[in-house]
Amino acid sequence: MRAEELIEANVDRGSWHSWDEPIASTDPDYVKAMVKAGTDEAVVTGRARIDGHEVALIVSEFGFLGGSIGRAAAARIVVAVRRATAERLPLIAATASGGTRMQEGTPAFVTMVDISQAVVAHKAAGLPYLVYLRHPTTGGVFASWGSLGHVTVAEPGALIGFLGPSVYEALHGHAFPDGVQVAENLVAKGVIDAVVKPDQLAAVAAKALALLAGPVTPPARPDPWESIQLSRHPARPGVRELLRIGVDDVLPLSGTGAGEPGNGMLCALASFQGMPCVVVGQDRRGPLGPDGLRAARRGMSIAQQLGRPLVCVVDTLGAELSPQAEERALAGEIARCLADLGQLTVPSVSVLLGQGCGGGALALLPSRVRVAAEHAWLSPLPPEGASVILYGDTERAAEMARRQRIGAHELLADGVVQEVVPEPVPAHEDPDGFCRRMSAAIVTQLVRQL
Ligand SMILES: CC(C)(COP(=O)(O)OP(=O)(O)OC[C@H]1O[C@@H](n2cnc3c(N)ncnc32)[C@H](O)[C@@H]1OP(=O)(O)O)[C@@H](O)C(=O)NCCC(=O)NCCSC(=O)CC(=O)O
Repeated sequence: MRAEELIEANVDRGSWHSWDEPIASTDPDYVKAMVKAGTDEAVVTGRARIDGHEVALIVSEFGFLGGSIGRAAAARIVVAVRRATAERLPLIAATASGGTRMQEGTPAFVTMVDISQAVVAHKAAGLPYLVYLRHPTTGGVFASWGSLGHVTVAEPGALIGFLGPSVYEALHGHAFPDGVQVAENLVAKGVIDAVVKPDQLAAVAAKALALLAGPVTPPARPDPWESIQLSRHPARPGVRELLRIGVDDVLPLSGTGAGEPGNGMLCALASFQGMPCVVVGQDRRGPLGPDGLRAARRGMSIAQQLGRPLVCVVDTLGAELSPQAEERALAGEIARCLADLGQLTVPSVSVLLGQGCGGGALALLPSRVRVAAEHAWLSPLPPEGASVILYGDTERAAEMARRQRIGAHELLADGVVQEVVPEPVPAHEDPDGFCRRMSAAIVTQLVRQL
């Protein structure tokens, strides 16, 4: 591919602007080379856009005396590099060369130093330098501006090497081994980063530029009110899904073992990535009654007696508010959960999976370590309730959600949880990925306590 074709195939349409001052040589060899190559030197330079990124480009033209670097070519490269630096443009070099131009000898050879220094200054200014080594790239080009990239990729199958193989053979009397000076081998050996087809260069360059030169901004934090809506999505995975997707083995237990169903609480023996644990988890699909909390205390007791790590899953829109719940000691059970959990000596982790509302949620919080899903929240009352208490109606629920520091990132900042498990998409859109990430976080936190 000629320089012009490579540029054409990769820059945004109509965005190429040459920076080259014309070179007028009367030397017959050069005139012949110009006619043959269709360029006036072995490199062309200029500015363009690649997938919207403004860049400077230096592209070798192998058709011109084998892309070799004489003084004029070197001067053109140095001017382009310095201009890219001055204009704060990322620089992309696409090489293809036999190295130093033999016709010009040492005065051309020493220009490697100037080119290298210009590139080094460009990089020192905090600007990216990407290199595309095309077939063939050898000698002083490979050993200077061809090897200084932050990221260096090469054309598939390209001959990339220091001394050209025919030169080596002529000088040493035997052939240089096959398969060494080949792009793919150099990738495998860690000399260059990847092999990229010429028509894929723009895509790879754009990706590299976005990662190397894009703004460094922290990921956006979710609005707590938005998290509340997401945590209430009917398809959001709960403890049932965690026990289905996030564990390798599970043996469910039923209720308190003393004649109560354990409403709103699932208890199970489960293995997380080979680690046997006791799980007590609020099932947000049912009301959380005092017997549910007693069932959780049964799980805590098993964990403590047998030295099993304990996983407590918080996901409730609040404990049951009913005469029966009052009469069966709901408040006392919350207090006893807090007391029991706080006294365990086995490794324990509380997982805020979604909704974390009121005393029912608090009952399973005091594990040694707490992690929260990104859209989980913890608050004394639903934000609608907080709005009613302060303003007499539910109108200001969103404002209360934001003010009360209930979201996962606020909980992390305030030391209530020690880890936030990201939700790149809301959990209900990727329940499998969500449960696996949560399971991995659980294991990591428990292992740290062993
Ligand atoms: C790059 C190559 C593998 C490409 O081989 P190909 O078979 O594809 O092409 P080819 O040999 O016919 O070359 C194409 C044309 O480019 C010319 N050509 C190639 N390299 C040249 C150079 N360095 N100076 C001037 N002209 C050069 C060839 O003479 C030929 O001209 P025409 O078409 O007129 O016949 C080979 O040309 C080669 O081995 N070149 C030398 C590589 C090398 O060892 N460089 C070190 C130089 S010293 C240096 O750079 C400094 C340092 O090492 O530090």
